[in-house]
Amino acid sequence: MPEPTASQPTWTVPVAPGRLDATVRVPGSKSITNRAFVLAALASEPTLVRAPLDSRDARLMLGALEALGGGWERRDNDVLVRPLVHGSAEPASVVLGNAGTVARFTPALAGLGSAHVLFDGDEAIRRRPIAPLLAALREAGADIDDAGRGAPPFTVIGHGGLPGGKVDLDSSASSQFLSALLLAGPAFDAGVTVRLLGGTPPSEPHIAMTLDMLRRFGASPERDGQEFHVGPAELSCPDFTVEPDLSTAAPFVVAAAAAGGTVRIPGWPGYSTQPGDWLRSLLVELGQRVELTPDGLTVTGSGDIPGARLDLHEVGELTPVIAALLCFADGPSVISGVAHLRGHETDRLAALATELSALGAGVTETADGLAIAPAPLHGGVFHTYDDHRLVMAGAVLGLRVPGVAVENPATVGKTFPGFVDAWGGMLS
Ligand SMILES: O=C(O)C1=C[C@@H](OP(=O)(O)O)[C@@H](O)[C@H](O)C1
Ligand SMILES: C=C(OP(=O)(O)O)C(=O)O
Repeated sequence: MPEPTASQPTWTVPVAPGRLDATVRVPGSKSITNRAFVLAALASEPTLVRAPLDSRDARLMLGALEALGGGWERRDNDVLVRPLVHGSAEPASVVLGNAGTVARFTPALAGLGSAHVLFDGDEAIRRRPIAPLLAALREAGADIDDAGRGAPPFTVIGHGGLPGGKVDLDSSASSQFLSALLLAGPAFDAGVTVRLLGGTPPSEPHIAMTLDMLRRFGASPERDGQEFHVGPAELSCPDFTVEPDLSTAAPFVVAAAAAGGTVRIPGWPGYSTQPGDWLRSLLVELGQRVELTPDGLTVTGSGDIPGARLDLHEVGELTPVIAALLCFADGPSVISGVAHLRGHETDRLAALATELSALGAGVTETADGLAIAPAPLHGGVFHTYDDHRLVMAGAVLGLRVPGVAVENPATVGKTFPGFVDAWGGMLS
């Protein structure tokens, strides 16, 4: 894990003024938005993507599609996405930032074209796992020059299409490898049949999200145990609406538990494949009151948090916020099943153990997670390592701890540029 970045602007998080009573509107789901953009680019006709997320990762995806021969235009709060046009042989570049979904989901699209496309981004994206996906894409017929790095920067040389067919894949480091192959599968000549090797992929809900969205765009994905198949298909979904991002809602609903009081999230869907939907059962397990109605989700917290033993293998992206909450628990906790978080925006296990402990908590890394021993907390700088969910974790800590200075709050722009304002609004 990189050393905490040099001193950058900080945001001193406001302490909760008392029990909360707030309604918070969160932006569209990053994962659903970027899947909708990719599927729309592969579709046979334009797609109006309603209420998509507008953030760094979403804009990076739109930029990637533009570089690959796609087009889009904003229409109020919606985005009209046009199908990729593969004719150009002009070299192109895709800017990855630190967006896992852009880095994993777009190289296959370059294989459908006829250009040399260079993929590169932030230093951090060069350290994140992608080699197993590149190997599977090569097995599907992609021509990829990575100079043996197994990481960005790499170039995909398009030859006007990809055969697809049977591929073996180890997706244990990231579910996005599997999602990437399945999302592009309908555009492969023979579709794709993926046989999973290695450990069970993390983030099962995101795989379900991929399958669900493929169906909504007209494909017919099949799963038989650890084997997945998507046949060639013409995709179409002229009108698609994105749900609010339930993982972005995590710090806000957790705030009701941490500070006591009530937080409402309008538009929380009655059914969702998003991992954030699991927060409802978690908060009930932690003794909070949770109500889901057609208007959305309402969480009413007591302010008391029990220690817990949680396997977060399926919902890893929630770990930073949940770890911060458990620092307020009245007993020790263990989070397990999340070794793969060492390949997220940063090494989240090392970052959380370092930063939570620096503010007084007893947090240590385990082989696959964290052991959390609550202790008296104090203020100080909470480094965020260019990771949006560490900004959110620091905000949760600040609810009860005066003087928590979250470093580089702007990094939350990956998924919620308005987060700091929304947080202040929740506390006002
Ligand atoms: O497919 C997706 O949209 C995502 C899948 C998950 O990745 P990992 O399986 O690498 O954790 C998740 O953590 C990430 O925030 C988004
Ligand atoms: C891991 C995450 O993002 P990504 O992999 O899409 O960069 C996240 O949002 O927590």
